[in-house]
Amino acid sequence: MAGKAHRLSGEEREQLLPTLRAVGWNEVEGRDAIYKEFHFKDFNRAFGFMTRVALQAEKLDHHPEWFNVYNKVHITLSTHECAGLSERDINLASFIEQVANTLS
Ligand SMILES: C[C@H](O)[C@H](O)[C@H]1CNC2=NC(N)=NC(=O)C2=N1
Repeated sequence: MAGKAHRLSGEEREQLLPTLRAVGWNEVEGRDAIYKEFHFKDFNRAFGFMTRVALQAEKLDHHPEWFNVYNKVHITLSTHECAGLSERDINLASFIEQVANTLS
């Protein structure tokens, strides 16, 4: 990934977070991260979603923290390198939304 990640400034957050909040991403309490729960029709859909996200995460060298049971996938995004939210998390969240919208 090109360049060092920086934690989003207040101004950047005001600009970037509302779109994600509107589709169900919330800020995690006590940690600079965002979180969303996804529900699919069945495990096949959930795992198909995870596979597509995993391949993109590997490409971006930016990986989600996630939990799956059957048709549920819970995702937390944060950038370890800067110990908080960076533009990488926003980009990955947008990609995740695109994938979820084609599968749910
Ligand atoms: C060495 C490797 O490039 C780094 O550890 C990458 C991998 N995936 C990552 N994923 C996330 N979410 N944050 C990071 O800071 C990060 N860093």
